[in-house]
Amino acid sequence: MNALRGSAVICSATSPLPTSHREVTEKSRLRIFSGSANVALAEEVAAYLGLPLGPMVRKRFADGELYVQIQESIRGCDVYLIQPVCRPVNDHLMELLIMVDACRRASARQVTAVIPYYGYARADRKTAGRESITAKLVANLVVKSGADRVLAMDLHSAQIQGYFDIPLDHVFGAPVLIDYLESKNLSDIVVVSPDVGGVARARAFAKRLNDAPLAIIDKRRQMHNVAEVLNVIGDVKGKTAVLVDDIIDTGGTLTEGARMLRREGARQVYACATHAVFSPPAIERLSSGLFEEVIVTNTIPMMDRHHFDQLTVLSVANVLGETIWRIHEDTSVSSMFIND
Ligand SMILES: Nc1ncnc2c1ncn2[C@@H]1O[C@H](COP(=O)(O)O)[C@@H](O)[C@H]1O
Ligand SMILES: O=P(O)(O)OC[C@H]1O[C@H](OP(=O)(O)OP(=O)(O)O)[C@H](O)[C@@H]1O
Ligand SMILES: [Mg+2]
Ligand SMILES: [Mg+2]
Repeated sequence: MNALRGSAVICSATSPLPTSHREVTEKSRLRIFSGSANVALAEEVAAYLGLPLGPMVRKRFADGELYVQIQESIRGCDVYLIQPVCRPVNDHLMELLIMVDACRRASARQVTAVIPYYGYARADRKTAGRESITAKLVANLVVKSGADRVLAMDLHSAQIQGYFDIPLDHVFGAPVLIDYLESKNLSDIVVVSPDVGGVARARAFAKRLNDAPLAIIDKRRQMHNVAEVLNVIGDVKGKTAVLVDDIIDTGGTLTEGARMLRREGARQVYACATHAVFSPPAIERLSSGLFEEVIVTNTIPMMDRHHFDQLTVLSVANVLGETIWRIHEDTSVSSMFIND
């Protein structure tokens, strides 16, 4: 494992495929293409599989519309399109839909939308009258564009899987985060869910982290993007608290949570999350000294200005690469996460 602190990249949960597998891969017409959202991650995934990224032209017309052309024959191929729906969210979503449509029309045998970060996931239900369930709308768009399957990582809520009437494989960043935490040999850990939606995730995390105890924060939102922490359920006094979340957006949930954990006597606070959205003022909040370390993955590309001393970025490329291989080979994906 080689994770860099205060910098980008990385660590692996599984080892590269043996050469014999790579040879089979080439024969069986597995193709990987990247959208523009996270080319570095797609390159790592392709390297894990021992394949180059497929050639593709993507440009913008004078009027702002997008143009995509796959630049090799993919007739009869199993095509994987890697595109997290991160900022600029609408552009990246549209680009994904256009890529899927292009592959479908180029007679690919199977098109899989690999969506490491699923944008609009937090609009997963109506929380007030006359709202859209945009996470469902996005699923409709992906299906309608012609995707045969979806590979997603750490969806904000489990029900999003059911928004797709095509097969969806749901994988997790937790093994990568846990491998890294274990290498630190932390003692007296309590795993903390920062809100009610994170409880199942944190419980699974705690189980894999030597059956660590669990605490839960009671978070409310009176307004969009404003997190208010009311209470901690569970004992955190004198312990190393590990907050586990899916998304860090403005950082309000984790910083308010960490403040409460400190007030309740936690000795130190670590934060772990899969998706580093990092909207302002996340960086100021996360680097303010509340956290011993903030550990995220590279589902979303990290901008240089987003680095700070306590930040560690781990790679999920091997998890995605291994999952793609298993989907392609029709072998079990769930067995990769058997302890969750
Ligand atoms: N992208 C979003 N950023 C911030 N808040 C969002 C986003 N999409 C939907 N929301 C709102 O978040 C809450 C979710 O309710 P919870 O009970 O906290 O899960 C809701 O008000 C959405 O409109
Ligand atoms: O960094 P922030 O701007 O605070 O946003 C990130 C938080 O928002 C989401 O939770 P949500 O409010 O949807 O609650 P839930 O997990 O209970 O659904 C997400 O799961 C994070 O906890
Ligand atoms: Mg939510
Ligand atoms: Mg949450």
